[in-house]
Amino acid sequence: MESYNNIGIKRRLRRFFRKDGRALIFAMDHGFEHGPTDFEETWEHINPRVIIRKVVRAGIDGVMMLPGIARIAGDELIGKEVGLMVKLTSKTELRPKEEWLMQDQLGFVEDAIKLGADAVAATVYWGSPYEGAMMRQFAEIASYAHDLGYPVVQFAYPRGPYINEKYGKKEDYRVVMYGARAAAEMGADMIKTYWTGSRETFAKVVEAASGVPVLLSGGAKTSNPLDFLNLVWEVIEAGGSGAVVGRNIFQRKNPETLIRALLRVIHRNEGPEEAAKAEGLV
Ligand SMILES: O=P(O)(O)OC[C@H]1O[C@](O)(COP(=O)(O)O)[C@@H](O)[C@@H]1O
Repeated sequence: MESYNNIGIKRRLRRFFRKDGRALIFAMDHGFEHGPTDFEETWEHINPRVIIRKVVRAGIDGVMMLPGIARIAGDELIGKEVGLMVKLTSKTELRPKEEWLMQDQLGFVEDAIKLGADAVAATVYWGSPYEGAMMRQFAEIASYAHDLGYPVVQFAYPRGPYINEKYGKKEDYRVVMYGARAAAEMGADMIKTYWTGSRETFAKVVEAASGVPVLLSGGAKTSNPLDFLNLVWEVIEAGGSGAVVGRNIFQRKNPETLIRALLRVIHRNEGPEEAAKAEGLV
């Protein structure tokens, strides 16, 4: 027989992933991680209720936020089939730049549970001089959450001086693959990481994660929404399990059409152009 906590982890993961094993998750930790200026062009979305209502209406599979926003607006998810992921680490861009390579813990697994979370998340900057501290933080969060039947998501983001020196950029597939593998080796149940620039290389990242679902970290808003649909389509074709998307959603005034098109690409295997046409994006 399986242990109680394994069943809990599986049930909760299914609140994000549909039967096809894929998910589109909305990320909204930017007010903390980048600062409120990220919302300046679509300022109405600084109010979490406004943007959460939009993404839920469009059919998003999950939402990721920090504990305080879950407290302010998490009730928007009550009665909806939308997974809630509470992220427990972050950093502000107000701290000295040398310390941007560290994420600190800002909440606890218990807080996430009280908020009704279906999963908890934490970042590890692989290759950072603070890598060890973030590994320890992740291990503590994961061990406790797993004991209680909660899945743990790792934002496996390689970045640091040696990476730049040896590989030139953090998106080099060997580096991204290394981070994804390290996340899998740490017991992550879901991995969020960067695009490596091609389907072939991203497929290697997925393989290195050995069955732990790998989701794209959205990145900066593309001026043409079709470019973003194309990117997510490449991720799916590479065997990726979906995407965790922030700016490409909340920095658009009417993100619902793009979300619906993304859901077509992710869950219905539609090509980007077909999906865009169906939703009136082009
Ligand atoms: O789709 P986006 O806007 O990149 O958001 C995805 C995630 O990446 C982050 O923006 C962090 O990424 P960066 O540090 O590369 O900006 C998070 O704040 C967010 O959860």
